[in-house]
Amino acid sequence: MKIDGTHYRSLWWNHEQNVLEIIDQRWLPHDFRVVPVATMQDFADAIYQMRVRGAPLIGATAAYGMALAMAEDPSDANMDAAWSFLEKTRPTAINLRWALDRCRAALRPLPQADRAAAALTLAHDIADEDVEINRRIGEHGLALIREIAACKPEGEPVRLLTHCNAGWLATVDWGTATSPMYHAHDAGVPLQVWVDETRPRNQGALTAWELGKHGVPHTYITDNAGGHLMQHGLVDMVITGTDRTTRQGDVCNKIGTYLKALAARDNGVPFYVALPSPTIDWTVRDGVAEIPIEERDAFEVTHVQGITGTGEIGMVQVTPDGTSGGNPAFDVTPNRLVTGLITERGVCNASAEGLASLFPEFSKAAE
Ligand SMILES: CSC[C@H]1O[C@H](OP(=O)(O)O)[C@H](O)[C@@H]1O
Repeated sequence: MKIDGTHYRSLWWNHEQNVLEIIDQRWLPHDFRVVPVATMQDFADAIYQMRVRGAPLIGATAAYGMALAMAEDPSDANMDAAWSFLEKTRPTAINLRWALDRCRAALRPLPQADRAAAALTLAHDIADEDVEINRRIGEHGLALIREIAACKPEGEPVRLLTHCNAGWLATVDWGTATSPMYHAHDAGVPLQVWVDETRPRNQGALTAWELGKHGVPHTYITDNAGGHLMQHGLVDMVITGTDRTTRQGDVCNKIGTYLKALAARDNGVPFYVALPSPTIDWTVRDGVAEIPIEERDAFEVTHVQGITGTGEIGMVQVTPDGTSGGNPAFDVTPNRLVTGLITERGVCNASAEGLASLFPEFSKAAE
């Protein structure tokens, strides 16, 4: 999307330097830093340290990591080593394994001499496909937003609430949950977006930064304010992203999503999830029982990052010395709390039947 009039993706291939470049999201929204990802350790660090983050972007990054591995050593052994090295960086977003599996399946049958070029081409394809998938999610989500707008007085904004950052920064472009917002804004549909801060890493600040750069009206709120806003009729729709959705429509997303879904159900607010098909894990049904939830460093909870009084980006400790922290990074919203799934092929119910109706080829293959 655009930053001060200039179009960016969240990652791109520098053809002169022959290296992947990323926006290092650890320093946003206060500092915009572009860095190369030149070694396998750089790729692992970029994913684990959340220099790149968001399920689709993690997958695209991993594909470029496999391309580097094939350029260094195209052997089967190195392919498997790269798969394992990158796959272990973060356990929850299925896109990481999806991308690595897709790369390995495509590269294994090839002569070793052809693998490096093929791997880089596949990484480019995965990145480009993500952009198109998210653009289509935006179109289908726009239709839902227009339905709400049609029931409002002329000019009154549609009030959306979103959790975490499922924006263009979490994908290669457009975002998933934000794509319908950008499409609606660009189509002239008035919006007001409630942006959850999303403790502990405050990815809501990334969403606020994105929406601000695009001119979408938004308000940054605490994670605990959403239920109150819904009780007072100030939210027309909740729309979030997902890191892994099961074949029956259970949605794993940033910690706190489940609580928003409970509040939405209690207040009759539609709760939609923007779901690109690579984020569907056809091998699991019960998300609560089967999806591994990443436990991140307690430091992320006991400390918070921001701009200090001297204008530097710094961390401050918010807890007493010696207080331990718990940091489960995701939770699972059971399908019964999800109004619908907005995919690149259309909107469906959060159910096995709903997903099978849009993706019969994948559903059948997983049986
Ligand atoms: C479009 S997927 C975005 C998804 O990923 C985020 O997790 P993280 O920032 O830890 O990578 C969050 O769950 C978002 O909804």
